Amino acid sequence: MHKLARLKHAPNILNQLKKQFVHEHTTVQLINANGLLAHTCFFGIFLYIDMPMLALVNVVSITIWLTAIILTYKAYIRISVVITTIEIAAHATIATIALGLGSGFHLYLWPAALLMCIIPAQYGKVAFVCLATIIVPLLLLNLYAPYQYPEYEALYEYLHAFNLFSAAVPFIFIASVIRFIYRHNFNNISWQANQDQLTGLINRRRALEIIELARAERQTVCLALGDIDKFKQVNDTLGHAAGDDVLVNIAHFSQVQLKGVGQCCRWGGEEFLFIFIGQSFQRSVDKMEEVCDQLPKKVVIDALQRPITCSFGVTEILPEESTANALARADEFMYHAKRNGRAQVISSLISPTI
Ligand SMILES: Nc1nc2c(ncn2[C@@H]2O[C@H](COP(=O)(O)OP(=O)(O)OP(=O)(O)O)[C@@H](O)[C@H]2O)c(=O)[nH]1
Repeated sequence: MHKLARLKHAPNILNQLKKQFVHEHTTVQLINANGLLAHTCFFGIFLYIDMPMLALVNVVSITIWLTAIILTYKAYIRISVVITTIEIAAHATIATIALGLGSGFHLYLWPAALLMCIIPAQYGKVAFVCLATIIVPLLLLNLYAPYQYPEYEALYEYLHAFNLFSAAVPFIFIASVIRFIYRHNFNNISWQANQDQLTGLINRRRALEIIELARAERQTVCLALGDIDKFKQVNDTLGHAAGDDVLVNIAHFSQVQLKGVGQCCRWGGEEFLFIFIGQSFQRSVDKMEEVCDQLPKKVVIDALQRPITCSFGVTEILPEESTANALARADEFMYHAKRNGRAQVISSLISPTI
């Protein structure tokens, strides 16, 4: 049997989900690592400035960040984000009350507010509670916390600079990740909206869009509708999976044949639409004759004991007619080819008289 090659960009839904999980997992672990590192530094800073109580608070914080790392590792991403959000809110509040706004500890609340965006979309309420956990202390601290304490005056310049930098890094990182997730999801959705899941060819929606765009630019558009001959027999004798492989193989073959000349679309079921933009009618017909001739030689299934063939109807969209009209004409020619004995191309610019 001919080695049936799946298109390399054919979708694998499980892989997509796995990729998405790996992205979320990696992002949260990097944030956790950042949090752990920052709190380890704070522990040293608080001991250095002789604030053992805050150093003790930091031991609790370090424990929370370590727990978050373990939870994320075990795939409890949502719980991990929730506990780190609470930790950031509590730590920023305690440190700001103890050292004043001038120390810059409240600045960590800004990157933490962005964390809500990386909580998976289906957990909207959790994301909202996380945001509230951050925004409420941020507002209250800015309104009511003292700005500086005279006894720590010498510290503010360095501490504020450290906290500013150390809060900016996760802010930039989380903002970049959100941008990446947005772009990744957008590409994914566009791909799904335009592509046929089985063959990787463009789908009917995208094909119609391409045709209308070309027509709007006043380009010549020729269409060829192709239908696999006696395809039911393939499914009935070899099974549906073998039928699917035939569809994938025909798609691959068509893409190679039409490269630089036209585009192939999975119109539906066992039907394909070939689109030629800016090509003459004769050139489009010649190309389809070539496809019709080559297909049985290139898409071979030994177990079937007969060649795989297709019947084609080719026409050109006339300037004054609708796309639907031209498609109906191509369809009529295709059925004409079926009635004529299959494995052939019937083409014309005008509707058949039969
Ligand atoms: N394996 C597989 N089969 C499909 C798919 N879509 C449509 N089919 C099958 O395509 C077959 C179409 O059969 P018919 O419309 O009877 O036509 P045919 O057997 O190709 O005969 P002619 O068109 O007259 O040459 C049906 O058996 C459908 O189940 C698909 O995605 N995968």
